Amino acid sequence: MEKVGFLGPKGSFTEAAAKALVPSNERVPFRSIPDTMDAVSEGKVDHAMVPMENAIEGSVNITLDYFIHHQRMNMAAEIVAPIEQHLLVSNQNLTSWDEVKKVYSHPQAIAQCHQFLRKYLPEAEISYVNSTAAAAKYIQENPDESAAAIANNIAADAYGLKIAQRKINDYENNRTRFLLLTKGDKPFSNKLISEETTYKTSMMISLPSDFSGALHQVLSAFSWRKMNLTKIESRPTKTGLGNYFFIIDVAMKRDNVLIPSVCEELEALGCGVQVLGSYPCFSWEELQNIGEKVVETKST
Ligand SMILES: O=C(O)C(=O)C[C@]1(C(=O)O)C=C[C@@H](O)C=C1
Repeated sequence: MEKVGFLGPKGSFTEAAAKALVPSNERVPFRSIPDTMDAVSEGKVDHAMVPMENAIEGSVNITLDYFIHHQRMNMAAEIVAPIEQHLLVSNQNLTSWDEVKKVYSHPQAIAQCHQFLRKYLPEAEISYVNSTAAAAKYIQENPDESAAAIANNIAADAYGLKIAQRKINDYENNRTRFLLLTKGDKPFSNKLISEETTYKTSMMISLPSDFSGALHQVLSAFSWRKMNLTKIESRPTKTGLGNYFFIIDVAMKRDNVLIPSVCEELEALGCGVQVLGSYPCFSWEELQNIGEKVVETKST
């Protein structure tokens, strides 16, 4: 059985994403996102499921930076999942949830609920932990502490906690984009892929030097080919202030014409270009539907 690593412990959003995309894989928890990625290169697991980007908070920088600077792998598949954050407490704190002195969660989750915290728990101390599930586990282990966790309903069930307040994320359509990373170029192939499956190709581009119109030239190489970009992100190269590279996601599968020719044009401009991966993209909702269809077909 193949193994997929995720940011644990059990009950994290990343585990839910792994379960939806590769349900037949054995799920192995790790303490951090870098540990999860290292586990792939060390051969402890076959894949790593990692969060890449959130609708409210933007990129998950630790994932992107660790991927670029320390652990390059194949981007094998994407899943976009809805994220509902709840305020979880032990039984003891249920009626007095608005008086808790401390709120534990992952920095991304805290950031998604800033307005809620400012409004209802302005005095509470924020304590950042490794994951939302780690926060829920902590509350289970310390039920008498005047504290709450921000985590999902799976964690509430897993750690026997009460949902004091539901859907506390500040904006409605909260979603996180997760990537399944693998070693080597083996394409993601399973029965989820159909004619309608859309693909993305992620590229890393560095500019030759800081001259006027450099980024404009890069973008026009994509634009005149009518290549649709779904994301452009700049991250520091970590070599000095003002030095950046760009991650560009193109809404297409790696082909033999457009992708090679855009790379050639960019290289001719003096840019560094690397294709990081080309992968099928799924939404949580479509995977649930496919799951149901598979069950239906089996039972008839
Ligand atoms: O803490 C978790 O449960 C995670 O899986 C991590 C993570 C993230 O880093 O973005 C995943 C999804 C949510 O956006 C919040 C937290």
